[in-house]
Amino acid sequence: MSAPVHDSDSVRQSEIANEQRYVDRVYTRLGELRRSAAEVEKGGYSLAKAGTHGALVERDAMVFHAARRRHALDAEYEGLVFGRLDLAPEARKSDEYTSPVEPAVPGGEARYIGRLGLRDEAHESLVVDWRAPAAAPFYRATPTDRMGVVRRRTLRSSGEKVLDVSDDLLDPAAAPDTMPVIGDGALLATLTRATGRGMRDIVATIQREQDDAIRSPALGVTIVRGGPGTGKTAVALHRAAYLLYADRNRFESGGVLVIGPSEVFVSYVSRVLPSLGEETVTLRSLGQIVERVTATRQDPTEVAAVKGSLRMSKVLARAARDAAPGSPDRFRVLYRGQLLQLGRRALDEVRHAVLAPGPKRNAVRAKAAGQVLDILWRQSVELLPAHRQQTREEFASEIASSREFIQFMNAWWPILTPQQVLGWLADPARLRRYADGILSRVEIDRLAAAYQGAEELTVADVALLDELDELLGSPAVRKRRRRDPFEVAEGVREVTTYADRMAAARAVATARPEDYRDYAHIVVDEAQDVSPMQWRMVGRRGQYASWTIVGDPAQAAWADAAEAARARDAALGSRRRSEYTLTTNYRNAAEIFDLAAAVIRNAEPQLELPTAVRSSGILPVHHLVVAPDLPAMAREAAVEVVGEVAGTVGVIAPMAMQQEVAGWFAGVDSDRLQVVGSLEAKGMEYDGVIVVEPAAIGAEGRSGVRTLYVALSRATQRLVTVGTDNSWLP
Ligand SMILES: Nc1ncnc2c1ncn2[C@@H]1O[C@H](COP(=O)(O)OP(=O)(O)OP(=O)(O)O)[C@@H](O)[C@H]1O
Repeated sequence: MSAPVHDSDSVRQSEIANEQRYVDRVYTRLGELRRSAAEVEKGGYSLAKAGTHGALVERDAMVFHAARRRHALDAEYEGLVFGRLDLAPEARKSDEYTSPVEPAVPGGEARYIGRLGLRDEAHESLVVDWRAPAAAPFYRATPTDRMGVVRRRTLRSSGEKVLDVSDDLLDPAAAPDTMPVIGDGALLATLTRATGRGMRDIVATIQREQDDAIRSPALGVTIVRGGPGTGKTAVALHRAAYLLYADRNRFESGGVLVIGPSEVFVSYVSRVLPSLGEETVTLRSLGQIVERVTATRQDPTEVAAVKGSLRMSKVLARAARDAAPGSPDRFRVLYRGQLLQLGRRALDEVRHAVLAPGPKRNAVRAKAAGQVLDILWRQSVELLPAHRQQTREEFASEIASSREFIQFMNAWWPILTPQQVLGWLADPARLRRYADGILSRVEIDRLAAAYQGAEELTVADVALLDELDELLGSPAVRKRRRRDPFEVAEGVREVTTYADRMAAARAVATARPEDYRDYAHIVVDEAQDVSPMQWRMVGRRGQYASWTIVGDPAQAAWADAAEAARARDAALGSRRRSEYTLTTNYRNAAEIFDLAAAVIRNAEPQLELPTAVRSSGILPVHHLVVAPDLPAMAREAAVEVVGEVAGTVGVIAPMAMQQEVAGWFAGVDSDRLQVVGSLEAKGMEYDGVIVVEPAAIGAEGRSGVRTLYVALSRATQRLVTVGTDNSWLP
């Protein structure tokens, strides 16, 4: 027995109208709740008139919570309600989630799912937050494990207007004859929509294997693997939102840090969490993890491989113990007519002795000074008759305050910044000393050359700065007073405008001390590309954290997988691991993924690759040209693709040609076009992609073929390659 499917246009329109009525009711309620939050804030003000300290504290708490609630209600909820479950009578929960709408299944329940939970005046559930357990069947129910769901409906809206509905009938036997079933699933419809500048949330169409990973318990380490386009990034971001919902106290106060590979990527995904109503998550690229440093430039792969290697921690440890450039090679002082002095050997011995146990160099400056003074004092005792000698303390206080000694200490043991010490690596003689026996000759030359020509920091340098910060210790800084969010002027505690209230509510939720390191949860996306040195940097921010690690080893630009795994394991410690694998590629048309898959299979036949769900009937196009024709052909191809697709178009160039290729497109007028280097293409998605010189990308370092695999798997609809060499074609 199966329920009839009433998929005629009039039935569809009448179902859309029904849902619109419900959605209108939800927005009306949202308006009421906003107004009442505003009244609570006003109520907070009147408490101030009571004037007592207790009343003021209570007022602040009240204003804060009301402002925050209002902020949540005010987020721009595109498609606030996106799902409806029609449940069989036996699945009906106690009264907790009774919704006020007539069930489509007699005796059952209609349950609406949305971006936030709302109740009506009678406290009945109008909308269930997508993260609540009661919403789980929306994502998890299948025809074989229905979880009481008879029909699952997805609503597509624009603002407050319902545009369409799309149903999955999971239990035809339980569906009454009168139950309309519209369309054939929302997923495919969603996947064919144009790609915009920013990534979309997938909250309305999360698939079951993704939901498993999103709702995985917050303990230990959740590892999510999957090939290109399987939704790993989407899962990582929705998981951050889920954790905040599941344990807001813990994760909002401790903080959730989401790390992505590049700035381009971070800006691409930055809208997803706000669209889910979460604004307190800290989103950073690997070049922005260290406070007050932002690096976006990538090193050539061979240089990045050296900078990222664990061996650099030994090289830097040696650097951090070395004498500063221009450091004096002796200290002499005339004391009571006697010359007291330390030569270079003695000074080096003191430096080694003080630094050998491994303290932070900047923190033991006083200790080093003390040891120098000890030696000088002993000399004074030997050289002077007893009646002219002083005690150690008297001697030290006299010499230590002398101008010569202060000048000597400033030159011999200056407070060093990580940037200064990193700069020492540009001196080949120093670098050879630090790297002797650790790096190869070729690596040393490569590194020295990279630092000699360097004008700005690269992404890989940031992890080295963090390592040096650990070795040097930061000089003591005066702690900035944490600003009271309700203080609008010195000593005046008031919340004046709406904007102030919002800013204050957000500030309270997100304020962290500078160089905050105690995150409650860290999400690492594109984890396969985190170098060993970067794992050390990231690990320092999450000593007490639980983790979500998302990646695809087959896309790794990192050549030494074993070294990266060691560093990762050291960062994660013995925390319990739970692993999830995603198997469906939602991004690429099958014709595009087939090519990418053939390329990687040639190199690594044992890999398990995902299956692409959608076919477009359009095969990738390859242009083989002679070098002088490359720019014109690439431009022509890009202009054509811009005309063919509605969304964004990416031009992916070999890292070494990135600037040059960007120049070719200087005159092309389209805000839908973006030129990126092969490594920047990580995690990105475009409707159309032009890969320039694929053979050169495939030859980028030892992992070039994996980088090419990434480049070939960025397009949803059109893939064109333009190159002077087609030997890469499978
Ligand atoms: N359940 C879903 N419903 C709708 N769209 C989805 C779903 N899962 C993934 N997508 C879409 O598929 C595309 C790929 O997702 P995402 O970028 O998260 O994949 P990824 O695994 O991180 O890819 P890569 O490893 O190639 O960077 C995105 O456009 C995403 O919105």
